[in-house]
Amino acid sequence: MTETYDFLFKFLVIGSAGSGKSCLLHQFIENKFKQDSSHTIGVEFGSRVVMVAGKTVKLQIWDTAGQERFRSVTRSYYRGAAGALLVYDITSRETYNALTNWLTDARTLASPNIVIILCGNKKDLEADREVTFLEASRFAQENELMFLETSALTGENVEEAFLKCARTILNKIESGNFTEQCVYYRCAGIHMT
Ligand SMILES: Nc1nc2c(ncn2[C@@H]2O[C@H](COP(=O)(O)OP(=O)(O)OP(=O)(O)O)[C@@H](O)[C@H]2O)c(=O)[nH]1
Repeated sequence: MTETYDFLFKFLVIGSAGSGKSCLLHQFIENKFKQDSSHTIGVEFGSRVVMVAGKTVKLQIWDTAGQERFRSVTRSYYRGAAGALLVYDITSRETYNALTNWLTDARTLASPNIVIILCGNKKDLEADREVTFLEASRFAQENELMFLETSALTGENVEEAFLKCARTILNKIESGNFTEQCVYYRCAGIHMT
C-alpha cells in the first residue's frame, strides 16, 4: 500500500507511570480501550494519518515508559519531536507533581519550541479526583501549554488532544513560526504493509 502525506510529525507521549499513556495511544490508534495495559518497557510506537486543516499529516507517536528506571532510554527518543502529550492522572497528585520534571526534559531534550498539550487523564473517575481542573489549567497557562482533560476509557477528548496539538504545529509552520528543520518534513512517504 502506498501512503502519501503532506507532513510527518513526531509526537511523544510522556508522563508518570500509570497515568494512562499507553491507553491514550491505543484509544487514538485503535479506537478502543486497552483492557490489559501493563507497564511500558522502554518505548512503544504507533502511527496514524489524520486530516488537519485540509492537509494530510502522519503522526508518528512514541509512547514512553513512565517508570524512573527507563528514564535514560526514553530520553534518547525525544530528539526531533514536534509535539507531545504530557499526561498526568487526575486521581493522582503524585503524577501531577511530577509534571515540571517531564516538561523540563521535553523542552531541553526535544526542542524549546515543542508544542505540548497537557492531558489530565482518567476524567471518568470524577469521584476519585485529586487535581482540580482549575489548578491544572493555571499550571498550563503559566507554562504555555494547551490543556484538556481526557479519558482513555471512554475516549473523551482523546482524538481532540492529538488533533489540537497537530493543528497548532501546522499553524506555526504555516505562519513561519516553526523553523526547526529536523522536526517536520513535507514528503510523500512510501509505506509497505
Ligand atoms: N478509569 C480509567 N483508567 C485508565 C484510563 N487510562 C488508563 N487507565 C488505567 O490506568 C492503568 C495504567 O494505564 P497505562 O496506559 O498502562 O499507563 P502508562 O502511563 O502507559 O504507564 P507506564 O507504561 O508504566 O508509563 C491501567 O490499569 C489502565 O487500565 C482512563 O482514562 N480511565
